[in-house]
Amino acid sequence: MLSSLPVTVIPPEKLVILDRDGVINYDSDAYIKSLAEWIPYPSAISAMARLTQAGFTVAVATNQSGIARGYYDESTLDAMHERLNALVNAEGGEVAHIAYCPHGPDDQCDCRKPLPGLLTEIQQKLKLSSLQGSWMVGDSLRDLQAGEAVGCRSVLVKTGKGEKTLAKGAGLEHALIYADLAAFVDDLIAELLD
Ligand SMILES: O=P(O)(O)OC[C@@H](O)[C@H]1O[C@@H](OP(=O)(O)O)[C@@H](O)[C@@H](O)[C@@H]1O
Ligand SMILES: [Mg+2]
Ligand SMILES: [Zn+2]
Repeated sequence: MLSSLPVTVIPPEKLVILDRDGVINYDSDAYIKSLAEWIPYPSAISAMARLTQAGFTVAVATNQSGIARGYYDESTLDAMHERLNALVNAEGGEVAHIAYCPHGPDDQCDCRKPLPGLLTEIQQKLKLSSLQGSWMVGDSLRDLQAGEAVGCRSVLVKTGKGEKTLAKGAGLEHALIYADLAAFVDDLIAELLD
C-alpha cells in the first residue's frame, strides 16, 4: 500500500508575504541595480528569522521592472536573492519562495503588482488552497492592493516609500501601519494581532 507522503499544510494566517525594496532592504528611486546596491535593513533580516522560528512561513513578492528597463539582468537579481537567503538562513530563518515580476509597466503581464499574480505564484508553490487571512507587508499601495485582491491582510511599513504612501492616504482603510517590518513582527509574534 502506498503510504501518502506527509504534506505540511500551512494555515494561511501563518504566511507572511513581504514586498522587497523598502521593506527588506533600502530602496532607491534609481532602482537597486547591483548586489552592492542591495543593502538590507539588519532588523528586517532578524525579523524574517524570528518569523520562521515562531512558526510562520515567509515569502517575498517583488516588482523588478529594472530588468525590463535594462538596468540589470536576472543573474544580478538572483545574486541579490542568494544573499538574502544566506543572511536569513544565517540567523536561523528561511525564505520559502521569492516571486518576482521582471516586466515593465507596458508589458501587460499578470504578475506586476498591484495585480496579484506574484501572490498566486506563492500560493501555488506552497500548495495553499487560499491566501485568505495571510499577511502582505509593503511600502507601496500597489503591494497592499495586490494582497487585498486575494484576501490578504495589509500592513504598511514606513520604511522605503512608506511615508510617502501614508501621506497620500488613499486605499489604506484596511492597513495596519508600522514603523518597520521588525515592529510588525514584534506584535505578530506576541499574538497581539487577532
Ligand atoms: O518594492 P518592490 O516591488 O520590491 O520593488 C520596487 C522596485 O522594483 C522599483 O520599482 C520602481 O517602480 P516601477 O516598477 O518603475 O513602477 C521604483 O519604485 C523604484 O524606486 C523601485 O526600486
Ligand atoms: Mg517596495
Ligand atoms: Zn510581470
